[in-house]
Amino acid sequence: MSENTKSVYHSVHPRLRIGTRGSPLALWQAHAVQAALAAALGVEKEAIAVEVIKTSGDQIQDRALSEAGGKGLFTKEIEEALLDGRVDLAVHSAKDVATVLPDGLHLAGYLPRADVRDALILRTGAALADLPAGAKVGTASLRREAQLRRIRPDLKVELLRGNVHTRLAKVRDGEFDATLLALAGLTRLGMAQAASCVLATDDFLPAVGQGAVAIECRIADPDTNAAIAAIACRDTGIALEAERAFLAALDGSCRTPIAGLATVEGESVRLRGLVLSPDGSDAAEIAERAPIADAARLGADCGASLRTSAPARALGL
Ligand SMILES: NCc1[nH]cc(CCC(=O)O)c1CC(=O)O
Repeated sequence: MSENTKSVYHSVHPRLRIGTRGSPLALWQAHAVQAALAAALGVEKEAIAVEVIKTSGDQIQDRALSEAGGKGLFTKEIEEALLDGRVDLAVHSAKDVATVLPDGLHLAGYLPRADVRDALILRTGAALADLPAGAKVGTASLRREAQLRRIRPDLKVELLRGNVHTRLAKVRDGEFDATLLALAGLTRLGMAQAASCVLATDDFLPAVGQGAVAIECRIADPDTNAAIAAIACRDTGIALEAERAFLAALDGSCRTPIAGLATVEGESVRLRGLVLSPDGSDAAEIAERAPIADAARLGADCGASLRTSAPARALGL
């Protein structure tokens, strides 16, 4: 893009500011959005600021997030900064974004989705089958715990929180025999080689939004919305519309083991959803397809349908 266009951008467009958490994963994602926006707008990266905002979720390390107040913990302070006009866009792991956003904010787009699968990290061995009975697996995710106990009721699952480095260290040092992490997160941190194996989505369904980077902004901010539209991945947006409507219909608080994955295949979108009892002994699954224009309705219908299932009723959904 010419020098002329750049100066036009600077004169008509206020400098965009991205709000993000300060974890290495969050920073990687914010910088990916910064680079994509800079390329699309034809400006230097430095023309788009990255502002680190500390969230309540960053301060809680000793409890499962489901006990501490849920997903909103990682986004609350960043959303306040958006609403106050201190930042113009916020970058999140889509998985960590609550289904209901504060008034005036929306998810305006997503980067192209990375690998959605969960990775298994073993101290020794190469596959889930290599874990002996009674092996201790660490996770803070009710979804991973329930699915793991469903396939391997003989394992011990215990709380393991903290960032990716901490969790890997606890497996390496023998405090846990294994842990599960999103492959996308490991890859973004340059640590995909820590994965002993990757779990197929047929056996182990990811969290709604896993692998996707969501960009949130004020609804009433046409410039920022236009900038995000220029980098947004259409298929990821359609898949996330279906998945988030599914979660919303089940009111996926993080106390409920819920998994869901939508994929766009040509002009249709396919959604698979799963609700489990916490110990994995009971589960209800659904798989449906709809035209891409009906992605949100597909999600809502699948969620409503699973709501009547036994595990959902047991969880009071
Ligand atoms: N809940 C934390 C979180 N949020 C997003 C990711 C990974 C990246 C992604 O799924 O996009 C992770 C870590 C993990 O679950 O392993």
